[in-house]
Amino acid sequence: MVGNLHLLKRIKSPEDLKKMSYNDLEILAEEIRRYILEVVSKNGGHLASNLGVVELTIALHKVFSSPRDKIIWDVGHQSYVHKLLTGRFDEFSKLRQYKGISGFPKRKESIHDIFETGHSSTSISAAVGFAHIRDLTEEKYEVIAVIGDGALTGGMAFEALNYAGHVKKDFIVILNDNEMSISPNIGGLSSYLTRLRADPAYYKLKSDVEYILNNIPAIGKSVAKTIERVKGSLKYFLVPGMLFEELGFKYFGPLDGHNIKQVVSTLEMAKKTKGPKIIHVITKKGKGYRFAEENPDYFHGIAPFDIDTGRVIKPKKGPSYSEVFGDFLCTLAERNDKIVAITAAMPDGTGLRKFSQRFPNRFFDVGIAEQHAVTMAAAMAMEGFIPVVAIYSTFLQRAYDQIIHDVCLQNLPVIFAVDRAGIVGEDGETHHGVFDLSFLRHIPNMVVMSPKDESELKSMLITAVKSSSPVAIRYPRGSGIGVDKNQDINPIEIGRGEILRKGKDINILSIGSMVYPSLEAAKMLTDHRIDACVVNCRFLKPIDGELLKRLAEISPYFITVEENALQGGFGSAVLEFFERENLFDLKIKRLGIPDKFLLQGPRELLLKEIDLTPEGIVNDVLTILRSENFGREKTKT
Ligand SMILES: Cc1ncc(C[n+]2csc(CCOP(=O)(O)OP(=O)(O)O)c2C)c(N)n1
Ligand SMILES: CC(=O)[C@@H](O)[C@H](O)COP(=O)(O)O
Ligand SMILES: [Mg+2]
Repeated sequence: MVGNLHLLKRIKSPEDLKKMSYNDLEILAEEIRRYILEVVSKNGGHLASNLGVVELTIALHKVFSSPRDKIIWDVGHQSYVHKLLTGRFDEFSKLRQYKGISGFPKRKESIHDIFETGHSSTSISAAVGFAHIRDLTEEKYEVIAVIGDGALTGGMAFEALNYAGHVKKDFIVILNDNEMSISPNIGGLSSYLTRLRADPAYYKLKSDVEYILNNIPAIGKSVAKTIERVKGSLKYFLVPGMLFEELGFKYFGPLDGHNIKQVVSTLEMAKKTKGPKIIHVITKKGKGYRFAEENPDYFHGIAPFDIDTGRVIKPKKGPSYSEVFGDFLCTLAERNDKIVAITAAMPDGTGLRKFSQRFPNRFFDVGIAEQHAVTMAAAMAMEGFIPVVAIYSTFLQRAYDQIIHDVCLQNLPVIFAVDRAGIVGEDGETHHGVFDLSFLRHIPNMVVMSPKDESELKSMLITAVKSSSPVAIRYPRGSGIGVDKNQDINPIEIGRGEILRKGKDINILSIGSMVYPSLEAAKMLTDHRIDACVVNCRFLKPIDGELLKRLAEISPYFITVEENALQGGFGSAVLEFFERENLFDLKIKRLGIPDKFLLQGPRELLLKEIDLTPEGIVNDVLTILRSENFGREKTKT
């Protein structure tokens, strides 16, 4: 049981916490930790990141007046404490659940959620935008971007820092440094932050040296000049946060992010300081829950778990698509030393952890830098290597131009392992990967495919490795029917679909995760005496035109089924194909994701909501055939 939450329950808005003593704030922090642990252990969620920002969030709401002052949470996965302090205690038990509150900031949910996030590294740009308009309209409020050390590795964050230092707007960047992205953070900036976390002697050294230099008696012009030069170069080594200072920010820190008093007083000081400020706060990811402190990457985003043991309650049935992908890539890499793998800060999520251990020289974690990952892969391909870039569908959106401009335009054989394609579940609308078929298929030279199951994923990977052009393979979160151990894994002819079930009444064309539900629908249709043909198209591009034409000769009725936005996706490709072929007498219905952002919830439930289920397919088949007066008596139920 969660125990007494008497202080937390009293907080209806941040104003309530402003009146509390520091002693009570410490107790409040403890209650918040306990409650977050309790809810996330049941619902799953981003536990470690939230446990790390409890005191920081309390301090922010003590010093600033939300929503007048605008607090922007980068990525937003660490906004649970903020939610609890801004009047959402009652709804919090439904965190990440269907129709419950989101795991990310949502404007519809609260006036305190100023800017929606989910993808990384946007907060500083948003903050500068607010600051510009505030000044233009002569309003008075503070703007605060809270960004993690991981999110700071993203290109957008650098672009925004560069710009913000230039325009010198009054606003604050809180750099929440826990030395972790999802996995340990990487890169030069991360090493720089590590140096900044230096021991207190560092400060002493700085002030001592400054004192000595300032007190050397002036003995002639040239000596004075030399001293100035020495001071100038020493400051690079001695002034904390010099990099940020040079960019135009006033740097505060590093400070202990779990010391509410210290954070509050620094925030107060920053508030009084003009221009852009950066406050470097050191926190511990997973703070207060032993298992999360010891294993913050595992508890970054966790499924429901047992609090006492830290173990996930429903362990996965079998390996996920990501694991099958990662394992099989290792097998292929054993045989082919040209294969290299790239991740943008997600070695575990993408299944590349084993690859990184077996082939450390051929594995590259670039940080949260999808654009950089793709262009880097282009150059590697140019040098005769076979780069495999594994990125979640939703984050690949970041690298759209790089895919076109650096990879496809030069027709380079980069393999895109597009993970988490389709509905991802509880992370909700920022994370569903439902646009990739649409944004990849119109790019010249690109081959786009999607496997119906894990065995086919392996076949597609072999196919991709042999390809001389860019290839994208998209596959869903979690697992499918599993790998068929008896099945030989062979390459697939590019652009060839397969008929899985012959039928003369209607053609159900499906791709990827929708192939098995289509087969199921065809089985159900036999009860209506409808004989449906089911095709696993496998390739969105090039689409199997020959097969489509043959099918059109058997039946003019088509249903396309895809777990992707209807606009511009697989169904659209089929329509366009028939239009190109001047085959206008066909009846084609497309099933997929409608033109709206889907909310959070279990994938099965969300699919049901939009009728992307075997039953939904059956209903559509019946509607089409009935409206066509097709075999009237046959379709009677
Ligand atoms: C563009 C983009 N790429 C990848 C991710 C996946 N992701 C979510 S949180 C995270 C790590 C963030 O680290 P940090 O900002 O330091 O936050 P922490 O969890 O350590 O508090 C990553 C890689 C994302 N949300 N957005
Ligand atoms: C916040 C974020 O973007 C990631 O942590 C994401 O939630 C991971 O998703 P998976 O759980 O599907 O790996
Ligand atoms: Mg971090």
